[in-house]
Amino acid sequence: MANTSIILRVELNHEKATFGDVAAAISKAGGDITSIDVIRPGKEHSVRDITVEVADTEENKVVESLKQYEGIKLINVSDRTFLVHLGGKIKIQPTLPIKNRDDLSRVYTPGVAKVCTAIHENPEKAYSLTIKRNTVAVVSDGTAVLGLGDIGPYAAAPVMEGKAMLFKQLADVDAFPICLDTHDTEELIRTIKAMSPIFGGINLEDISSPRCFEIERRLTEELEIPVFHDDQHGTAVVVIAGLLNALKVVNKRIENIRVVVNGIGAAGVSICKMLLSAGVTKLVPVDREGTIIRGGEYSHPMWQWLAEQPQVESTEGSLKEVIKGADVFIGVSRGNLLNGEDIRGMGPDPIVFAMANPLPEVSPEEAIPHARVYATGRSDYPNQINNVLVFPGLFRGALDCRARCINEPMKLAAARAIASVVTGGELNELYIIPSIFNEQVVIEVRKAVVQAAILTGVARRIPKDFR
Ligand SMILES: NC(=O)C1=CN([C@@H]2O[C@H](COP(=O)(O)OP(=O)(O)OC[C@H]3O[C@@H](n4cnc5c(N)ncnc54)[C@H](O)[C@@H]3O)[C@@H](O)[C@H]2O)C=CC1
Ligand SMILES: CC(=O)C(=O)O
Ligand SMILES: [Mg+2]
Repeated sequence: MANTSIILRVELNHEKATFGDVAAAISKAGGDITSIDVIRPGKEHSVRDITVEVADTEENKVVESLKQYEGIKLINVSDRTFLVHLGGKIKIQPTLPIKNRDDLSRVYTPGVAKVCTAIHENPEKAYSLTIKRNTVAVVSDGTAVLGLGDIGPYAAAPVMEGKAMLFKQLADVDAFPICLDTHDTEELIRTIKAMSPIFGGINLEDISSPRCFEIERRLTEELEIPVFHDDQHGTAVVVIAGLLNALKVVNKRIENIRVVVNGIGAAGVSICKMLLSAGVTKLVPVDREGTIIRGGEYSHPMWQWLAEQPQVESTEGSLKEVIKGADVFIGVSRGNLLNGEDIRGMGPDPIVFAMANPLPEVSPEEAIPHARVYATGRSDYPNQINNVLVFPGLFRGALDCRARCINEPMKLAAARAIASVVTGGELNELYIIPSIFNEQVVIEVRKAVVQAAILTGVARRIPKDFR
């Protein structure tokens, strides 16, 4: 269960209640006090800020519990999650101050004109003379935000700002959140193309399927900078990384395993493609209506592509039927679809990646007794499989070598790099994937991505440390 942190401003009437009453009320309602600040001391009355960790769902219980005491007045409740969002989470800062007229005439007109002319004569110079070489657009239309669905471009912004923060903190990439107020595929493509001159790469985020496939395909074809749909490929890369390590734990080879992927949307399609690139020979894609089978006919172009792959099984069935005997289950669909019995019915030493947010396809309580390796997309259980392990290092590498695109070998190299950060001695059922705070992740992903870009001929520059 996810926790939240709230700050309660409480006034105590010392004749009627003690701080012990406050602590007991909070604890009875399931909250943990993590800090106390005295705001106004006093003999008869005092005011304190009490920071409380509480499960998301229990927040109101804490408030209600305090209200029952006559001598405790609740002045204010602030949610720390909201507090960190006040005014947004990123800002733009100049690289140098403008202290006098001389500075002004250099950074702005008239001096800037000769820089503009130089770029006009040689557009490549945009990489050395503007922010292009280190700047990525994080673009969403707000149609598939986390597991929240189509909540629109305004509501999508906190997620895009969060991704921008992660880009900067983890890989020193300057990322800018762009939330577009249109659902129209052509208009999205046109708008992203029109704004692309200032960016060195485009990270598409939380755009619903199947539109996301066409938007990414067209932008990749029509732009000379890398375009990457994070929910498809970031997820696929980190899943493959986790799977490579989980297979070492259970001592199985990728060529021999039977993999069920549930939810063939943005993430599921890319995961299936990468599983095939990585060597999986028995693949069972499943969506709402059951399996997508070899030889089947589908109006969804990516499902049709899957139906034409020889590694895809041709047996029809529901998820509960086809999961029987499987070595690996990967869920990118929605929560609570499977129970412990389903996991018990899988093959020996089953690997379960239940990644739907916020609720996994099978809960840890149900899965863990039967799964040898269990992972989710969440930070409150071990083995968090999240695309944040991918996009910072991947774009760092792509920008550094000025890659024209991000291709399959670059993604596979990134997956292997992430897996390699967990060393043989460290690897176990509860530790198949490194933490996002492990600084080696970005370093290794960048290195692997640059190498793969050079090898596949999409790098337009060789970074110094590769010469
Ligand atoms: N942990 C992570 O890093 C990530 C997790 N996710 C999670 O994975 C889920 C899917 O994300 P997207 O692929 O972006 O969404 P999407 O909407 O593109 O795809 C979801 C797919 O699941 C299918 N589906 C829905 N209910 C189903 C059911 N009962 N059985 C089988 N299939 C079902 C839908 O028909 C659709 O094809 C979400 O919960 C999302 O939060 C997505 C990306 C990254
Ligand atoms: C993690 C992420 O990008 C998502 O759930 O959409
Ligand atoms: Mg996303």
